[in-house]
Amino acid sequence: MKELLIATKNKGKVREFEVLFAQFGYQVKSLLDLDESIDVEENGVTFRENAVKKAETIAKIFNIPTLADDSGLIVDALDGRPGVFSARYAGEGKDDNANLEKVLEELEDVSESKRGARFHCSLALAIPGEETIIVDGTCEGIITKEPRGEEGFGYDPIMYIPSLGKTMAQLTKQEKNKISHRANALNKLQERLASSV
Ligand SMILES: O=c1nc[nH]c2c1ncn2[C@H]1C[C@H](O)[C@@H](COP(=O)(O)OP(=O)(O)OP(=O)(O)O)O1
Ligand SMILES: [Mg+2]
Repeated sequence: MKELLIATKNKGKVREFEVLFAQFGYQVKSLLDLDESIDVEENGVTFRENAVKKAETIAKIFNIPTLADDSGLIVDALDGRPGVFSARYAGEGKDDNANLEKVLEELEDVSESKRGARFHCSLALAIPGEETIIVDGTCEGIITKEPRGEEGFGYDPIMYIPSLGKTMAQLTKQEKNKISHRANALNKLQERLASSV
């Protein structure tokens, strides 16, 4: 089976990429398998900048094709926050629950019609000696009043998908992978790779 390195230490992302890449015959490896001590500072002002930095830094270290994902939640009523700061919104601990509680608190007085939000995912594929490929994907939803569901990770329990009548955390991995920002970005990457051969 072909292998692809994903420049991430996020278990939730790894679980989703495992399923997404299985359909293309790839087994994914992550920094959790190779070297957990590697830390790339995410100091970019855009998702794209951070994704490129993670992919190119890790591709250089291991000299193999490397995919990186930089993603986050963009809330309309919060002027786009938490955005690129999503992972550390409630502090350096990267605590998913504290992060989503902070968003709920900030939206306490915001009515349902103004609770629109989207997940954004930028993917960067760095292949040693080649130009890095960058794509984006989004997924629209509405921020709930309280968390619902146990699946997924991050802000999934507060992201309600109107067309499915469920939060992202109430979807199975397979259901989430049909509509997610990550899946949409990966579809674009596949199109880009298909059109370049
Ligand atoms: O599908 C998702 N469902 C819910 N929440 C999500 C999703 N996708 C990203 N998110 C949130 C989690 C984290 O708060 C931030 C990503 O931050 P981001 O820096 O890209 O990832 P990370 O630091 O957890 O792992 P790493 O940089 O090693 O890939 O957005
Ligand atoms: Mg990160």
